[in-house]
Order: sequence, then C-alpha cells, then structure tokens
Amino acid sequence: MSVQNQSQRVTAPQIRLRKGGEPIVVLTSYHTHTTRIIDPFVDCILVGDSLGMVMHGMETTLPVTLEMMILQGRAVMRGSSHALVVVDMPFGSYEESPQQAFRNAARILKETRCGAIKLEGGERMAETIRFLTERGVPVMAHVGLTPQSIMALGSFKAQGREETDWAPIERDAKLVAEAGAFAVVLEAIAEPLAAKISASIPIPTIGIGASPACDGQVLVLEDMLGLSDRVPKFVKRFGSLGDQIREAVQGYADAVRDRSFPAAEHTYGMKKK
Ligand SMILES: Nc1nc(=O)c2c([nH]1)NC[C@@H]1CN(c3ccc(C(=O)N[C@@H](CCC(=O)O)C(=O)O)cc3)CN21
Ligand SMILES: CC(C)C(=O)C(=O)O
Ligand SMILES: [Mg+2]
Repeated sequence: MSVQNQSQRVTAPQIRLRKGGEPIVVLTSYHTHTTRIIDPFVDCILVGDSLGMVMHGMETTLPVTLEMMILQGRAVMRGSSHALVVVDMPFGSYEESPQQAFRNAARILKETRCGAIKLEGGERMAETIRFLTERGVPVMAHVGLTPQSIMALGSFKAQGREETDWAPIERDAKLVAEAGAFAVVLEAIAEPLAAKISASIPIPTIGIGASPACDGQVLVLEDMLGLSDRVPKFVKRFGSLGDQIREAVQGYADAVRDRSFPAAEHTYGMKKK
C-alpha cells in the first residue's frame, strides 16, 4: 500500500499542475449534506467566509470568526471524500503578521484536517503566503475584489474596469504566485485583465465574475442553486431550489391543515401481541 496516497482526495499540488488544462471546477459548501451531494462532481470545495452572509444573513463577511470557519470546515470534511477542501481564513485572523497567520492556519488544518487555506490580498500578503507555504500550509490566494476590504472599498464592485487600474492587480497576481500560492481566485475583474493575468502567471486562476479566460471557476452554491434572493451580476442560476422549497412547504402546510398528513403509513399502531 502506498503511504503517500492513502486517500483518493485531490491535493493542492494536483490542482497546481492543472494550469492551462481542463477547467478546474470549484463550488462553496458549508454543510455536510450539500457537501455529500456535490463532492463527486467538483475538484475543489471552498468553505467560504461568505457563510456569514449566506447562512447567517450578515451584511458583510467581516464578523465571521475562526471558530465559525473551523466548525463548518469540519462539517464539510465529514461529507467529502474526493474534492480538495479549502477553508477561508476570516477577517482579522491573518493580516497582523506571518506568525499570526501561521498560528491560525495551523489551527484550521489541525482541527478540520482540510487540504488548504485561502486568504485575501496580493502584494501585501505575499510575505505571509511565503511564510505559510514554506511551513507546509498550502495557500490559495484571492485578488481583485476582496470582500473583506469592503469598508475600505465602499461597495462590492468589479475591479480593473479601466486599464489604468490594471497594474496593481496584475502585480498582486504575480507576487502571490511567486510567494508559493498553488492557485489564485480572481474575483469580479474585467475580462481582458483576467485573460492577461491567466496567460502570464504559472498557477491556475479560479474566476468568480472574472470571465471564461480563467483556469477554473467558482460560485457560491446557494447562488447557483437559486436559493439566494439577491445575487451578484456574475451568478448564473443553474437551479431553482428556492421555488422548489416554497412549493414543498406550501404542500406540507396544506396537508397539515387538511389533515391529509400524516397518513396511515406515517403513523405508529400498537405492537402486535
Ligand atoms: N451569496 C454570496 N455570493 C457571493 O458571490 C459573495 C458573497 N455572498 N459574499 C462575499 C462576496 C461578496 N460578493 C459580491 C457581492 C455583491 C456583488 C454585487 O452585487 N456587485 C454589483 C455591483 C455593485 C456596485 O457596483 O456597487 C454587481 O452588479 O455585480 C459582487 C460581489 C461576492 N461574494
Ligand atoms: C466567493 C468565494 C471566492 C469566497 O471567497 C467565499 O465564498 O467566501
Ligand atoms: Mg471568501
């Protein structure tokens, strides 16, 4: 038996090797049950800090804590056996210093047993990304629109829509690759910029609102399932779970009210003597 590959799980180095190849399929998931359903179909599952907005109705991702990420990371690991699981580092858990980032990344890896972490920021996080990767923590980077900077940005808006805004974003992508990130999320950036970055860096780019020029794509699961009521422009709804839930709950409420549920097959009689 191979000691190297006791599980069939996708690894961060395998994702890294897919630069320029077959597109990398990524979805977010926060729960065991949704994870069980999506795991066979995707290469990578992201436990995103978007869970604060999606599960808890928060207005931004800023209040999300390390404890919340670890709890949902464990739930996702229990539901998956194939995909690489990447857990977002929440706002405030890594920006102070490489040491703070390592301490909290190590907690995430130890307590969830996930395969990698993700953090937001380019040039300003390059030193931290190098510190983590040199110490055995695979890092997925995230540049372009970085939602944890919402208070500085003012709103969730697309980046790099004027050519004069391109240079810092290009530099961010180049520096995270040089620092050792195995992949980088490009969020909400104009297509020509996403194409230029994807063609010029050696690691896979995973786009969300960043055009088909990327090496892979990611969406928030609830958004693509049609379960979120407000979604960004870049979301395509591949399902209509919200409508299906409404219909099912309407049927349940009607059945309870007209006493057609529970029927005989859902009801216990007495044990036969
Ligand atoms: N459910 C969900 N889906 C996401 O994709 C997502 C989250 N939550 N939370 C964290 C971030 C925030 N994201 C967002 C949220 C909104 C827009 C959005 O609506 N942008 C507008 C433009 C708004 C403006 O220009 O001020 C758009 O038209 O896309 C974009 C990205 C992406 N991420
Ligand atoms: C949208 C993805 C990239 C993310 O960071 C999240 O779900 O938190
Ligand atoms: Mg996130």
